[in-house]
Amino acid sequence: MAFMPFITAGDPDLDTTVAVLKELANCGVDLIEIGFPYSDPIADGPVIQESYTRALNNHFQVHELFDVLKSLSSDQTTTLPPLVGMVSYAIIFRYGAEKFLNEASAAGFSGLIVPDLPGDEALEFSQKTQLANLDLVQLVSPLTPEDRTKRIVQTASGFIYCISVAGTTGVRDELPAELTTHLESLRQLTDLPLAVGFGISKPEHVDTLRGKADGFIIGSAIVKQFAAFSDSNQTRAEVISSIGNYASEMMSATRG
Ligand SMILES: O=P(O)(O)OC[C@@H](O)[C@@H](O)c1c[nH]c2ccccc12
Repeated sequence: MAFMPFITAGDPDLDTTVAVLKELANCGVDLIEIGFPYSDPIADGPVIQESYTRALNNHFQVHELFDVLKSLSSDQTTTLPPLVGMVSYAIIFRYGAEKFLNEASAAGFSGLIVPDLPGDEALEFSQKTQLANLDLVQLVSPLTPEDRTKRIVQTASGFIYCISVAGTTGVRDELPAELTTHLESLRQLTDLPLAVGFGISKPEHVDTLRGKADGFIIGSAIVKQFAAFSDSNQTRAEVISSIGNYASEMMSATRG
């Protein structure tokens, strides 16, 4: 099963983002989701919202992220796993869609997740992402009706992001029992790999997904650690090594 950690770009600054990307790459994670901080987040719980605020307070700029990623991919000492951007359509639109897609691709992104992509724009947008050599990962929640799911999977590529529970991001004790049936019904509709996100933080969660999902995403359980660094409770090096330890633990969980 693939482990896909999520971090927020520029939380609390881009130097930290680069250091964390290197740490996660060294742990051998399968993919990294990079969130673009946004002032009006969609579906983000408090932990992710606060991380967006930290990044925005430090004047996060999209083009600066692209620049640091470009230099990181030409740095011979680190091989990054595939990067997927989690980015609001409003950011893409403001930047200029084609410019954004071309620069994201040149910066090393292999795909994008656009949680607020309007349904009627999805087809045209998926053609643009294809031209820029980017996958368009689509989100499906337990509340998405089947006819909509069928339309969504048609414009999806890379993998399907299966939201485990309706609501917002954030650590939860247990994954819902209905998740299994949800995954089984999605399997009937698509051949794309299924990755589950929302609420996952523990090896036991990964055990419940084994044999049912192809991957899982962890956001809040990682992102909350950046708060300790910003509150000066821990140094940057301490936070990065504790994220590394956590990521290694979750990597072992993928192997059962
Ligand atoms: O934080 P969690 O519960 O581990 O869930 C992952 C999630 O944070 C990440 O994938 C994400 C961040 N922002 C989003 C917006 C929509 C969908 C998903 C996301």
